[in-house]
Amino acid sequence: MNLRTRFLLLISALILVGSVVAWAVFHHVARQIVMQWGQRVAEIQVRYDRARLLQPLEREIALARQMADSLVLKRWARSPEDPALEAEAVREMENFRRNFSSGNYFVALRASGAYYHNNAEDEFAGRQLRYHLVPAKPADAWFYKLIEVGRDFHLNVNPDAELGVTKLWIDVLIRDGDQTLGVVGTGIELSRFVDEIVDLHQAGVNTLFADLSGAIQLHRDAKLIDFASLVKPEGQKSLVDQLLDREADRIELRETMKHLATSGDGAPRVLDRFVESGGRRILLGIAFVPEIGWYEITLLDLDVLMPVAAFTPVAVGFVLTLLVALILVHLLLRRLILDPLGRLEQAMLRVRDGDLSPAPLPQARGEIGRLTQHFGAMAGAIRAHTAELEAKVRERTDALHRLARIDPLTELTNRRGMTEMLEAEITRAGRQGSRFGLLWLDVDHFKEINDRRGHGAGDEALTTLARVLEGCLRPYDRAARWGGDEFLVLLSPCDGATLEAIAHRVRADIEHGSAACGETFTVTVGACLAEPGETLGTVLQRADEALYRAKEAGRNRVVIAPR
Ligand SMILES: Nc1nc2c(ncn2[C@@H]2O[C@H](COP(=O)(O)OP(=O)(O)OP(=O)(O)O)[C@@H](O)[C@H]2O)c(=O)[nH]1
Repeated sequence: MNLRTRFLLLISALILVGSVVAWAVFHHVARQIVMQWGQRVAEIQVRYDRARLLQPLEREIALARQMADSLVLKRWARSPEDPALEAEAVREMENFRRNFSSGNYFVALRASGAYYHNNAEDEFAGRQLRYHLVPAKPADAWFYKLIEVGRDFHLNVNPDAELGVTKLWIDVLIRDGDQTLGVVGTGIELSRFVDEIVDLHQAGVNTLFADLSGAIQLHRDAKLIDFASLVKPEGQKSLVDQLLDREADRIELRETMKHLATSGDGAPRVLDRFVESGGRRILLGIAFVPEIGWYEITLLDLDVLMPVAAFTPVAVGFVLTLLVALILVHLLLRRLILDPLGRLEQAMLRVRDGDLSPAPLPQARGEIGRLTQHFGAMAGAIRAHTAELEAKVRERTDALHRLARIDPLTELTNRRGMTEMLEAEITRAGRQGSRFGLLWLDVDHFKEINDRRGHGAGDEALTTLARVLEGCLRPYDRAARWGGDEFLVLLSPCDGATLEAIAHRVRADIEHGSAACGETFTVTVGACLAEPGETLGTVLQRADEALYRAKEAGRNRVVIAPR
């Protein structure tokens, strides 16, 4: 696997791992942020809902308490049969009615069971006594239960069958020392209250109120409201527990409720915890409202309020940035390392394959740049060294070529060299229509020199002959040792007269020059003038025949071959 592929795989792996890690970190951080944010929101929401509930109720409760403390009402409650006291009490009731924001009131007397009521429309003017409560009647059980429980103040969500309305009733006991004379209060229409306080029309937020027993008092889903909790036996109530999926959450909620209700000193406390509700993980915020003896509970579905998906653009942005950064790193690696290395490798392969011509080398800096420089220098050295070797080989080849055509003894051209020269001359003569002359020399009685004075003296005689030949020839004539004591001389250009003149001069010069070796000897010369178109064989044959005839004629002479 080459470096480029490995880098590509490495970068891909980095992108993959980086993205997965980034996504995991993002998800964890986003979840933490949402959870912390949710806890703050839950606390704020609980305080806000608590304040919104109390704000309209507090005034009504205070008025109801005032009404319960009214001396007029108390006096009448002690003697309900007195018409004058009743008339005065009804006037007092009507005064309170005008002050209640709901515009209605009720007064129920313990002694007579008389129930007085008038509404905002003043519908029951003059007939405020609506009916009489009966202990055995389930619809009236609330009244007797209130007296039995004996709490000064109570909030009761209860449908009033006689009046045909469901209201949030503010019930306050009329006390006379230890005695309870009756109950007064006002009813706030539940649907309006639920709309204003509980039904926030905000997805993911669910607000509800529950009484001390955990019975749901206010909820946007009316089916969940536990109407007339006061008179309901345990086990039939609509409790907050039903909102939670797990038993552990229910137990914990109950403990929290108990804790909040008993530690009611100081600023109202808000506790929150995550619970399972409707198969979802919900943040539950809870506070106790001591003023009314209820719990305010807010359920926040954080996945709806602030879905982690809302952070997706951040994650996508991060992953894209990572991707772009890695691609840039890859491009930079390619530009700075991979591409220069690739070009360097190409240059190396050319050198390996014997192509020593200068190859374009990558422009690079740093380590790759130095590597390239060193390779360039190395390639240059190889190129120079190879050129030097090639020159030497050429030189040696030329020398060998020369040596192969030189007679080692006389240092004249040997038979092979002369043959090549003759062939070239024949070609030239044929091409140009020119003539050339050929002399064939043979030392007379050479064998005798060898025999008489030894082989070394014979060699010396041959060497002397060669030097004489070189001295007496024209610069452009060529002499060669043909073999043994025989020599050839190529005369070019040449004509008959020149041939004859040089042949005689050669013979004479050798005769005179031979003495230099301590032995005077002569040569016989056969000469011929080669015509254009003649072959090497016929030229040699004619010269040889001329030599033969000259030998026959007595040696030490020149015979010119006839044309
Ligand atoms: N010293 C010496 N002798 C050589 C060399 N090459 C050939 N010879 C001798 O040269 C002699 C040539 O003899 P021939 O040409 O046959 O006879 P010749 O004695 O010259 O007689 P003619 O040519 O008939 O006058 C032989 O005895 C060879 O041994 C050489 O390189 N050195």
